[in-house]
Amino acid sequence: MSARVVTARVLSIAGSDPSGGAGIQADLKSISAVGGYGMAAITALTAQNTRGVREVHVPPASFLAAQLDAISDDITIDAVKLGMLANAEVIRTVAEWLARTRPPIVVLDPVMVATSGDRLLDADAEEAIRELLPLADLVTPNLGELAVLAGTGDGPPVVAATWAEAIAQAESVSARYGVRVLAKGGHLPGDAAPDALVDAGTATIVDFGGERIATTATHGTGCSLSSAIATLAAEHGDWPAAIAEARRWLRESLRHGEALGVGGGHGPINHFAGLWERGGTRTAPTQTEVEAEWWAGIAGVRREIDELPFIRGLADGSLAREPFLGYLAQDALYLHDYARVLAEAARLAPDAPAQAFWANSAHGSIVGELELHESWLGPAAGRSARDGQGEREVAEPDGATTAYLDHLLATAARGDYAVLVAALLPCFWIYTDLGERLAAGEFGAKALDPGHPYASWLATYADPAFAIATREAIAITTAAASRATPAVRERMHRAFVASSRHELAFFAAPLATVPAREPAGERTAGVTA
Ligand SMILES: Nc1ncnc2c1ncn2[C@@H]1O[C@H](COP(=O)(O)OP(=O)(O)OP(=O)(O)O)[C@@H](O)[C@H]1O
Ligand SMILES: Cc1ncc(CO)c(N)n1
Repeated sequence: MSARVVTARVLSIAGSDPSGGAGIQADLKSISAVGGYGMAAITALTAQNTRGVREVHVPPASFLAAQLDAISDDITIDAVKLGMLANAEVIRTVAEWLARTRPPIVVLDPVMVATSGDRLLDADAEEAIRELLPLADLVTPNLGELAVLAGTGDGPPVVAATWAEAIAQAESVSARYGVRVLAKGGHLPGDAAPDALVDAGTATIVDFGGERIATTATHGTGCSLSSAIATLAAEHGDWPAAIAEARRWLRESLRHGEALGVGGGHGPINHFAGLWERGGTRTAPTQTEVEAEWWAGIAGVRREIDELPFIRGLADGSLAREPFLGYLAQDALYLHDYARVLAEAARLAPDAPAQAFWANSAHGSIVGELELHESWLGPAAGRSARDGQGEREVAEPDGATTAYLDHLLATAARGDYAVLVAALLPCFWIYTDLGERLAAGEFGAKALDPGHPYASWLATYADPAFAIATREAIAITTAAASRATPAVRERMHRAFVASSRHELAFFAAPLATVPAREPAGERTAGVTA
């Protein structure tokens, strides 16, 4: 088998089933469902539904030849699946094209009769199909088709009554035509639905067992299976592996067929059931879209922060020293645990760059905590925060700090990396945004005055290095959100909004008239001016 490809370009040469369950419609769905790029050259049009075939129209074979040449003149074909070929002239046209273009993989589903029992191949063309066998790598007959191929032409075909008889017929077809045969047991009586890959060339038989699935939705199973095998063979480069994977997918799709509620006869399988269940059916937002939506989603919270007397007082320098230092004491307590939550994000990070980013941020947070103690909160408080030996009482976390940290610690404990980074993001993003707008004079010119009482504090949040870290945190989080399932993305968003609200409460706490937990005087205990 030839080189493996990532997305196999697979051509189905088959008939159309307007009801969508068999023929090229099933082929295109199957190829797509297992990860290939599907193409289809139509041999015949049928007027059929789940109950039966009403009419067949076969366009001139020359037009099929034109379709095939149009494709092969332009496109590299990794695999071909042959389905309904209608008549001997169509078979000859396809055989001539195959002999000329030599696609690397050819899977022949020798369609003769529909699930409903209607003929899809002229009786006199059954012999012509034999000409195609040596041009195929794999032929996938059901029991009736296997009997025709195993027959010698004298006397009617004898359909295998047991699985052992089917295998014997497959061996004789494989030996006679030099082709691998996948004998299919879909039409066997009983509880089993086995298939077997028979290769007389290597004298091997690979059995694929399986319980029969109780369902009426079996229209197009043969079309679907052969298309999936052609696609997966191009990707795997291995027949047994391709067949095993195709059957797993087919059986999953069979289980979900009836739920589609298509038609009153033998309904189709649900080709995408597994895909929809595992991946959802909605498009994923891009990182840019996530960023814009999440930022717009907290516009109200950000506006409230902007309006807080604490922020206004901070900007124009009118904020009293006591609530400012109270705020810093809470911030130091916050950074202490925030560093641990950042370290947890580093532990859970899926790759080295993200791991390094969060570990670095954890380090930055510890440094920030120590700096607060050393520059604003005084050496005594700093010492006591580190070793518990200080002469003064260290501040206790107030209600807002406790609530915010509880949210972050609980999110970290749940262990979902994507949700955790979403919870961590507002601390970066809201601060950077505020710092930049303060430094730009959006809250008044006083914030730019070197004589501002809290100038050095304001400078830390306008630091370009902090802005770069924030960009990175946004990039990591929005990439995770864009990749996540809708349910996880929703959880991420909730965690992000919750943290943003905690940011608001945290900024509001220092000037709150009714403190969340302790009297105002005690909130700043241990803080030295
Ligand atoms: N009820 C079932 N449960 C499990 N597997 C099934 C069932 N019916 C068919 N299959 C599987 O579906 C595939 C197609 O088998 P089948 O023998 O029905 O081919 P077919 O007659 O060519 O199909 P089609 O219905 O398209 O004409 C095989 O892998 C077979 O094992
Ligand atoms: C077009 C077409 N091809 C194949 C089958 C076999 O199921 C069918 N019913 N219709």
